[in-house]
Amino acid sequence: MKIAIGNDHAGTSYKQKIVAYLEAEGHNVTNYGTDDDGSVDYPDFGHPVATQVENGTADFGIVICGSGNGIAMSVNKHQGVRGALCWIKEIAVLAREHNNANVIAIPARYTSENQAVDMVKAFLNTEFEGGRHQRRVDKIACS
Ligand SMILES: O=C(CO)[C@H](O)[C@H](O)[C@H](O)COP(=O)(O)O
Repeated sequence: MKIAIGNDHAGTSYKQKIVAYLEAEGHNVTNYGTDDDGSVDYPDFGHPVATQVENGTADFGIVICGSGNGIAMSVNKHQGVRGALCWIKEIAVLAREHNNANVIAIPARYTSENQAVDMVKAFLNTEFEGGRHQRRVDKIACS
């Protein structure tokens, strides 16, 4: 799959671990995140990921900041992007099954690197259930 990933300074090491996992699995990963720990602004790294998902260049996006909230808010400004803040694997699974999320937002300061990789793995390997959930997902869009 084609995957876009972005992070601020809180998520650099998490991004590196996730990218290593994804590349080992054969995914095509494009990195839009910062690559060091110098302080940056999360919207600058979330919007490029969301743009790739919005225009179909990426199948899924992964965004990482300290709490996950700021970068989730940023990606959710984009049409057709459904970014889900996930802190445990079960939430990541539900984000796909029920919400057809196409971006996972990870809170680096409140989960471990291993748990983050597990969430990404679950997210990418879970299908949307459709049915009653499709009706609800259709109602998310405002226009
Ligand atoms: O803004 C955030 C959450 O909404 C992110 O967690 C940022 O990573 C965080 O705000 C960065 O904080 P810092 O004190 O500037 O490192």
